[in-house]
Amino acid sequence: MNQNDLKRLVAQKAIEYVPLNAIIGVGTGSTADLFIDELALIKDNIVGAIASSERTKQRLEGHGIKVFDVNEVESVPVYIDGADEIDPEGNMIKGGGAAHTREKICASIAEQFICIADASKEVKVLGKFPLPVEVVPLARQAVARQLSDLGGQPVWRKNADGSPLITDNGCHILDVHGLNITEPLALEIQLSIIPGVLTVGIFAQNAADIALIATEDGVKVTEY
Ligand SMILES: O=C[C@H](O)[C@H](O)[C@H](O)COP(=O)(O)O
Repeated sequence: MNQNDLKRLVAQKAIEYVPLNAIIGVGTGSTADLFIDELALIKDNIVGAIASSERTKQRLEGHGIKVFDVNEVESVPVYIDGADEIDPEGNMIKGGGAAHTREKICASIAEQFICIADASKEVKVLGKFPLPVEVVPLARQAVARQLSDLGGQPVWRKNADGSPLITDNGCHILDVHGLNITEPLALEIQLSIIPGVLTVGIFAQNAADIALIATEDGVKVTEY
């Protein structure tokens, strides 16, 4: 199986975790896209969804799935999303698709975070994947200096044409290389209070409750 087959396998498995007649939270990325396509097949079983990005909103609506504004929803039973890295405790790095701010908001109102990923995303220690940090544009350099002082190498994320990537929230992304994240929650808190940081891509406070990991031998289920 190639990586895309594995992503599809885990997207199909995730359907088992979708409760009847509920509004569910839906993540962003290539794995989440495949999950949305599977969700479309059972869309009459749910009331609708909250979306973690404009991309996800468009894909859900394209399938005729009702999308609710997060302000209209007090909580959701499940939030189902991919990850860039996941460690043995269910802590994750997210934001490779620049969507981690809205993803963290959706996760924060979810009773359960269900992470769907292929086995390439499993790591012992987070940090090989550069940590995405969404910043207010005005504060980009000030935040970058603080990240460098902490031992990271921040790189301003650009589009293919060299223009700055602008997130759904009108902000910029710094991808921080060279971090060895042995204490994810402590670092998430430390970085989150830097003035100008909108959201750090460490998901420790909102870690996964369940991970569905696609392997050549099937989907491995881990509950944390
Ligand atoms: O901002 C994007 C998200 O955090 C994604 O969930 C993450 O990048 C994983 O995406 P993919 O399923 O495409 O590997």
